[in-house]
Amino acid sequence: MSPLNLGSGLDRDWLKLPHCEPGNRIGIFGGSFNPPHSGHRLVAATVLKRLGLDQVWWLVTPGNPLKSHSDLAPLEMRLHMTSALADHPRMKVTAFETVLGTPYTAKTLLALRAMRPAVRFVWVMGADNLASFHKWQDWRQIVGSVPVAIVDRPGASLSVLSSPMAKSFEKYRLPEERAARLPDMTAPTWTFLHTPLDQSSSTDLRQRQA
Ligand SMILES: Nc1ncnc2c1ncn2[C@@H]1O[C@H](COP(=O)(O)OP(=O)(O)OP(=O)(O)O)[C@@H](O)[C@H]1O
Ligand SMILES: O=C(O)c1ccc[n+]([C@@H]2O[C@H](COP(=O)([O-])O)[C@@H](O)[C@H]2O)c1
Repeated sequence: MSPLNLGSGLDRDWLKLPHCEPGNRIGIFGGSFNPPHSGHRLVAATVLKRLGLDQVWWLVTPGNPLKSHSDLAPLEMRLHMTSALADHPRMKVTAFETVLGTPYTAKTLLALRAMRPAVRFVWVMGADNLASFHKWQDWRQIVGSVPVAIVDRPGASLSVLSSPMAKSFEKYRLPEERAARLPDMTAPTWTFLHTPLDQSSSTDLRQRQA
């Protein structure tokens, strides 16, 4: 992947960090969004409300380093579709990882914290990613850098008990009843949010479109 392969039609706003104020509590919701769907919207709405966030940033990845990119829609197309779904005053869509030149979350969070040291960032992901989180680059560093919020997903509920991340960081788990405190806490800390489950998946949608 060429890190600066920005595409000629990319809206400049997507390449910037969204506006935020010192002290803001911001959820970083990374994803392929290929295409985005109601499950993503559920995750974003859940963390916005239950963590008491000021904003959720939908971080559209240039390409998940652990997934094949053979059926990955162009970044610009994913940004347009994601923006349509994330149509909410406190949800922003960004592709700034493309400008950073990395698809790796550990590097992204390091850069974000350096750029906005007075902002309280929280990493947000679905439970399927908790199950495979130990395969991510520098995954322990991620947990050590910002609080992590995990939203339940069909087929992945047991990851909260069985995943290497959950086991390694068991003593740092915050009960979900206290999730509103998560953004103000010092990492490592994480919580698992049970929600009504949404069966949607981008793979299913792509298969139906094919
Ligand atoms: N239905 C869902 N419920 C809860 N979390 C979800 C759901 N779908 C996706 N997520 C989470 O949203 C983030 C972005 O997911 P992604 O864009 O990979 O969608 P996906 O449906 O998992 O895609 P694919 O089927 O292509 O792997 C991930 O953290 C993922 O765990
Ligand atoms: O940093 C890594 O090694 C890493 C490995 C897998 C996934 N991620 C990130 O996790 C987020 C969710 O990815 P996805 O494909 O499940 O939507 C997205 O921001 C990816 O860049 C990051």
